[in-house]
Amino acid sequence: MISVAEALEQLFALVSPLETETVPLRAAAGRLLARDVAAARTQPPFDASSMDGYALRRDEVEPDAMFKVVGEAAAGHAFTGHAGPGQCVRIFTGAPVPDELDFVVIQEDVTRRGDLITLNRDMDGKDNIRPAGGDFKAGDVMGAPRRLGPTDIALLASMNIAEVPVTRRPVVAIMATGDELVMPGETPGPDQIIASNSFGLAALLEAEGAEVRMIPIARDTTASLKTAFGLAQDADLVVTIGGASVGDHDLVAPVAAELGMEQSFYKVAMRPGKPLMAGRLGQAAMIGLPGNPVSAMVCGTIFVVPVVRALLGQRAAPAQPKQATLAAPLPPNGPREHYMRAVLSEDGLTAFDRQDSSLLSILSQANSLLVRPPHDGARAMGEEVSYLPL
Ligand SMILES: Nc1nc2c(c(=O)[nH]1)N[C@H]1C(S)=C(S)[C@@H](COP(=O)(O)OP(=O)(O)OC[C@H]3O[C@@H](n4cnc5c(N)ncnc54)[C@H](O)[C@@H]3O)O[C@H]1N2
Ligand code: MOO
Repeated sequence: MISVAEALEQLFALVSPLETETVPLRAAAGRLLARDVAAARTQPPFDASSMDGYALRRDEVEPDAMFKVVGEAAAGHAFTGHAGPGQCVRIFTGAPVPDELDFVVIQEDVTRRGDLITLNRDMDGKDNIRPAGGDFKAGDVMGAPRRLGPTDIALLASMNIAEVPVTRRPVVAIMATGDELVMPGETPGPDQIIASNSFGLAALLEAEGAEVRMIPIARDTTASLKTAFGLAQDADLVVTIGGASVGDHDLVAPVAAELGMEQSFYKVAMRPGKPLMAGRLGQAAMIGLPGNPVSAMVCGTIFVVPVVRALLGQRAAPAQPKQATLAAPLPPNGPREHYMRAVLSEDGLTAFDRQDSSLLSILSQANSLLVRPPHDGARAMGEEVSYLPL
């Protein structure tokens, strides 16, 4: 059995970042920026008024000063005339400030009669001008790799980047295995259960930017498993669920081996998730997850998510644990790294008493995985421990 850290290292060795494709800006949200992109323009492209008011000369600003209004500048409509001494231009938010003027007084601070304005006595000294390039300049760079969120999309739009270079989405084939499984919505036989893992994993990986392909449930026969592997053939990553243990019907490893899988490892010193396997299957990386629902989701979080990130060109790195204090004591840990379902509240971290790897209801109530090193001693309330937010 290898450690979680060794298993992750071996997994990262199986994958490298996928190629770059160009997508329209509207399709770029959630994607991984693959190359640095440079702003195609300067923003704002001109000195712009940040307020509705009057543009004039700063050196003419004094209490009770009067100015004649000689024209107007609105957003999208620059003032093209000439404003001399003692003159001002009616200006609106977003309009270019005329070249010869350098101050905008807000309209609340003036009294207007006809074409004449008089400055009030207690106006503040702010010029209310956004300088050209104050946001960004042409050539300024958004650095890759970067997961593009809504705010990045707004910035790219503002930079006039209509097409965005992103890493191709990794195609992940998810293959549930087992004679006992039926799909949600179907009527299970008396000895059957509903396939849940593939749905949880698909949601987990799609949230990371993967394109998930659900392979029909493979039965516990060599022929059915071969058919399912065939359907998964052109994926970047094949994730099998179940059939990974040592029982007579656990056929995933032997069938994968028959299909040429070069195994990197089998079994990791962790709980849940011990019978994890990984290797290379043709062009694809393969991860064989244990079938127990919590094991599958925990291994999905600890191993599959970082692999998907590595395929997307993000830094190949394990999830970074955080620290919190215990709100309840813990018994000593065994020889495997233990990922315990826990709740983090303002009192600290509390692990659930029941940690069996079949209990999805407890996983769903948990908001954290409390991470315990192998052979960790008993822990008292108030001690610091590591956890991963869920
Ligand atoms: N003699 C031993 N038995 C077992 C060992 C062992 O070391 N020696 N390890 C146990 C551990 S730990 C785990 S984890 C499981 C892993 O078993 P498999 O990967 O072979 O998984 P299955 O036997 O196919 O299923 C286990 C359990 O999970 C249910 N399951 C499977 N797939 C799904 C799915 N897609 N959705 C929902 N539930 C699923 C399945 O019905 C079983 O109840 O082995 C232990 N045994
Ligand atoms: O890997 Mo098993 O997950 O400990 O139940």
